[in-house]
Amino acid sequence: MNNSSVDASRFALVAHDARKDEIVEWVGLQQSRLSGVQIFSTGTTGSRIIKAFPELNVTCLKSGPLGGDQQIGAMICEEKLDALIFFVDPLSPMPHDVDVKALTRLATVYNLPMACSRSTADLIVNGLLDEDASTRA
Ligand SMILES: O=C(CO)COP(=O)(O)O
Repeated sequence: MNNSSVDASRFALVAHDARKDEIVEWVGLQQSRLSGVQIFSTGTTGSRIIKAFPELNVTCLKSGPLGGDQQIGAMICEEKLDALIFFVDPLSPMPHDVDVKALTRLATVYNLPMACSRSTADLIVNGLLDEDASTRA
């Protein structure tokens, strides 16, 4: 994995509906640092980010309930991601809850930096900027 700088990183950005405004706002706050990052998003989250920040490098996958979470999980297994920023809605039942659990489980299995909140997302961005901060293989 290439964790040497945030410019070379590949981030997955995902948010449930209740938190999509929040992830778009967070991307806005981190926009300059994310400008060199290759971003992969589930369909609706990615569309929202592209609409707000067309200059960012965003690849849209399937929508989460239609398999987007599993596509991101496959990227984690193949070590094609450096971080997962996943703003989960902990207050609503999800029809694809098994996919959500599988995704966060794989991030843990592969020791992938994962953030489910703004504060930890900031820490990941800050940590990946610091070459010496990474302890991943
Ligand atoms: O459901 C999601 C993650 O579990 C997000 O999917 P969308 O970005 O397509 O809404």
